[in-house]
Amino acid sequence: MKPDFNLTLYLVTDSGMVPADKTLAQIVDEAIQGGVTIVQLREKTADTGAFIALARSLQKVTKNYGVPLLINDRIDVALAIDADGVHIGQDDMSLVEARRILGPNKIIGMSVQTAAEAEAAMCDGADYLGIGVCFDTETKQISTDALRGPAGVRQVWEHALEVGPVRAVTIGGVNEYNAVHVLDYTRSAKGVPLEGVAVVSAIMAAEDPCAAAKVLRSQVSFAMERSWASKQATAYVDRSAASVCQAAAGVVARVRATDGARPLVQHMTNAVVMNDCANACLALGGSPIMAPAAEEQADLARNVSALVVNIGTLTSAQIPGIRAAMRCARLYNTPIVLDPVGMGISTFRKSFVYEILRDYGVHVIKANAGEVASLLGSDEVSMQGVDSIGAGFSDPAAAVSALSRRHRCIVVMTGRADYVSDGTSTFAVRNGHPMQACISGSGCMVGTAVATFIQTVAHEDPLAGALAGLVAVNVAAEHAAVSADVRGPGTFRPAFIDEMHRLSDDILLSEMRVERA
Ligand SMILES: Cc1ncc(COP(=O)(O)OP(=O)(O)O)c(N)n1
Ligand SMILES: Cc1nc(C(=O)O)sc1CCOP(=O)(O)O
Repeated sequence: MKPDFNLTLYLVTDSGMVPADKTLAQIVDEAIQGGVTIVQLREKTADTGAFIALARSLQKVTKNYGVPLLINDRIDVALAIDADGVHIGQDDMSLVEARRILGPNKIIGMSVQTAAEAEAAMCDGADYLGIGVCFDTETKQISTDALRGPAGVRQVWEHALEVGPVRAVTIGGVNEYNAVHVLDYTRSAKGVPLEGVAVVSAIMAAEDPCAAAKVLRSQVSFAMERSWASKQATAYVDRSAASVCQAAAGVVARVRATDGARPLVQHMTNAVVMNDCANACLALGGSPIMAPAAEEQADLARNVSALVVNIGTLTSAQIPGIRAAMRCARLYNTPIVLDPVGMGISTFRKSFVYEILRDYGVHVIKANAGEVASLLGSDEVSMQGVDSIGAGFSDPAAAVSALSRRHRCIVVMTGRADYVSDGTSTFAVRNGHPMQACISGSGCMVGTAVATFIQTVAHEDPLAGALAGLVAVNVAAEHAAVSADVRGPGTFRPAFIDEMHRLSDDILLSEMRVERA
């Protein structure tokens, strides 16, 4: 009988990464203790005799734990040690031939990069697919054409699911920082996840392979059971406006009732709005921090409740800091709110936004219509500088919903009416005041507010968290605009902060104007 196998955390070995004071078998032993569920021995230069000897030494370990051992490419080595199976690539012996030699009781996995390759491997009887190359990797020479990113992996996976029952992992540059993003992002439209991730260097090159495997295993479990994408896939209920408003008010009550434990909101933001965002965050009940240096992100990340990435005054010098902050946020599953300010105005901004969405993903995109158009690759909305101009989308609800589904995140689109979507439920929000458009940074303050409120519910009900932030700012603006001391934009700005400070969940609940879109 073919052995049972579990693809949750798949270790592909590389003896070139073994330090002088250890053996490959010791590393595999530690990695299995940390949570590795299946092992592949991959030796690119070993002679046949040495390969077989190494395979035997690993087999002693894997058998001890009941973990399957597969051999990369070499059917002869697999036969020699009676391994549990093989993993073969597109340029290796054909799957049909390998099956004929190994028989029905051995596991055969196959590497695929395209939907057609996946379909062919399934028709030829592959037991699982290794879909790659997800991200660039230093472990193996990869041509840039082969890089798929999570979006490309999802396409291959969705096609495979349409063909029939299939099991798969993804491989290439996957590590503890991006595993949750990769598994969330690659879920099919119906929410079906890959079964796990395959890694080489994330474990083989780690100082402590057991600890590295533990973190990775816990990240995979998070993506399977606790991330919002996992909950949306298993228990999604289409929402009424009343229920989402109630939930948003509850979020505000929770943050405002904190007994000193204010959410720490890390801002990688622009120079124009930094002070306003810090004050808005404080007024709403958060605790702002603006720490841009790459060097301090690892120290900070453990205590950060939410991260805002705002590219309003992006420079090359800021990029390492933003990348470090996003990487660390991902390790702690801290929600990330992206404000892609003016991304359509230059290739520099656009490329950076596409890159961070590919490499880290975000929990919320907060954008104006021009930025949403740019993200969707649509020319329906024009920009003047960082502002959206013209009438906007003919169907704004469809636009935000499409963007949300593409990036598996909440989308908040600001404008004359605002829209919030989780890809299934979309709401139009009619709160706010024209005076908001007369001061700089009012959109950026929405990003701050979303981050301040979302942290309590980021993995349970991010739609409510995002709505809470949006409406809090808009209702505060309505109050400020009619306040007796306000004579124009200059006096509106401080009144706006005052009103954010005075907000309560009751006020919000009674004044929210939210409807299904
Ligand atoms: C799980 C998994 N997926 C893909 C590969 C790559 O295999 P292949 O295409 O045969 O390339 P090499 O590993 O031989 O360089 C893999 N090994 N494991
Ligand atoms: C062996 C291998 N195969 C790949 C494929 O996509 O087919 S990527 C890869 C190397 C993966 O190494 P790391 O986890 O260190 O990035």
